[in-house]
Amino acid sequence: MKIERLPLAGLAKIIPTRLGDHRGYFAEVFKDGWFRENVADVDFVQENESLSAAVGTVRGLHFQLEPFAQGKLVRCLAGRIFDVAVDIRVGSPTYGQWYGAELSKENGEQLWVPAGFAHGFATLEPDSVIFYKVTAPYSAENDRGLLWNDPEIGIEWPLPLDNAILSDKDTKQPKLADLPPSFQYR
Ligand SMILES: Cc1cn([C@H]2C[C@H](O)[C@@H](COP(=O)(O)OP(=O)(O)O[C@H]3O[C@H](C)C(=O)[C@H](O)[C@H]3O)O2)c(=O)[nH]c1=O
Repeated sequence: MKIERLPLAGLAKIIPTRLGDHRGYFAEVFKDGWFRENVADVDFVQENESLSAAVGTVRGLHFQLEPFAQGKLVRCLAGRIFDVAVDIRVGSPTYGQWYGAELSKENGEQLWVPAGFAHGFATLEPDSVIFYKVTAPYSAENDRGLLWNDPEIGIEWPLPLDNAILSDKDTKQPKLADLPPSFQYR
């Protein structure tokens, strides 16, 4: 596995090594000791999977409040997504800035999104499945969001999303300007 540090402090891309042979390939996609030493010294306590059937499905931007704030290690098992993290750590020099990466079954790349970021994605292919490990359990009471198309954040989604497919709650998320302070930058 290789790690690529990204412009927003704490964010990282992990590129597993695929060992190919005549049958296909083998790849180690997570190794606790390597992750703690090279990425973040965290415990993962839950694993999630979601299928989004249509191109142009947007899930996010989501985060959970402390003490249920979640770090997320995201990868795409089928299809292709544009995965986005937005820095919402008050005091961060990159507060309100976003980073996006294309994750796909084909590239096998993973995005590490530490607590303190809002996370979401848009699907670029039908039947896209994401799998992600999180560092805190789901807490509906502490589940919060940020508007996916807030012009102040200005995410450059790589496809037209005039008819984005969204959950009802994601159509009503607050804009960055209306977001109460959720995380302190450390
Ligand atoms: C996140 C979560 C949800 N749920 C239940 C709650 C709802 O009944 C149903 C769908 O939840 P939601 O619409 O929040 O699912 P997504 O829109 O995929 O949200 C997720 O997608 C974005 C990209 C994220 O980063 C978050 O991890 C997560 O919020 O699953 C659970 O039971 N456990 C969970 O951990």
